[in-house]
Amino acid sequence: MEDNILEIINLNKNYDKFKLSDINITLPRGYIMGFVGANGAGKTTTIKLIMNMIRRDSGKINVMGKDNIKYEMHIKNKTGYVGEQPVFYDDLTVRWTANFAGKFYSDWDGAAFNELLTRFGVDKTKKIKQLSKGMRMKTALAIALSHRPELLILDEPTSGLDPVIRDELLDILMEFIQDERHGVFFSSHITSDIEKIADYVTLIDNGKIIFSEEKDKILNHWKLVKGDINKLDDYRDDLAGLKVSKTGFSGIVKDMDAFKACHDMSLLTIDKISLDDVLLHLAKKENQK
Ligand SMILES: Nc1ncnc2c1ncn2[C@@H]1O[C@H](COP(=O)(O)OP(=O)(O)OP(=O)(O)O)[C@@H](O)[C@H]1O
Repeated sequence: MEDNILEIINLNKNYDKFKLSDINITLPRGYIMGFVGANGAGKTTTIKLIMNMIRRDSGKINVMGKDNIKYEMHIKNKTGYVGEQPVFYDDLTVRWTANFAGKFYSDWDGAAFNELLTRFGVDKTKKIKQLSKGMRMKTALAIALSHRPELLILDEPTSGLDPVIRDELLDILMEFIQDERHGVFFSSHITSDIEKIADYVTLIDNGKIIFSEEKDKILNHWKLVKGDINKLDDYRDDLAGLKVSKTGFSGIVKDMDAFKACHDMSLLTIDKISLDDVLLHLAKKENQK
């Protein structure tokens, strides 16, 4: 079995006013990747390309080691996908929806679906329109999980949900990943969700990948340094990300040993970094070029 459950290689897609440029992402089996970026950064476009819902201009996407266009049916059978707004028929029941969805998958497990619904507290006799947003998301996730996928691709699965339901969904993803052959790729704006469950974090900004790294490497090795604005020019070139105010600046240092070797540290303070710090500083640095 191939090691990488998802591999995106030099992927490009052009719209009139937006360009997804040279996207490269690798997710090994057994891990969860959080995909972050501002509104309009290109997350949904990337996910739709993986699911072959839109055509790429160039590049390659391998899912479970296979080309996502050539092996589309095989891949869809083994991938649980939940889009930004799960598409359901409002007037039909949860049970009908699941029966309908089940017809598309060779490995559909009706008993597993019923179990998941019970666990999630979703009443399958209810019509879709009678479900809250959280219940709809749970239904979509139950359907996605009930055809025994190896990979879950989720577009903002926790957005707009209350903290309790968000936490439940995150637990389900953690359980899913206990099987080392599985993988999860999910987009999100909620950095605390990513800090909680992701093994890898990929940041996209304006159609380009800014970084794709192990989360622990970022949180344990990258640092936030702060100093006086008058001294910024001494450090600017060696900061991976930057935020300035009238009096001071803060910046990201990826390799502190190398940074210390060529800078006077007595004028700086060094802090631990959070994922929010990383996102804010990297977006700022792009804006200030
Ligand atoms: N079919 C389309 N035709 C033209 N432009 C499009 C099309 N679909 C998306 N875009 C543009 O591509 C850009 C990226 O959109 P995308 O939905 O991928 O962003 P996103 O990162 O998912 O944002 P959000 O967090 O708001 O969901 C946007 O500028 C959007 O307007």
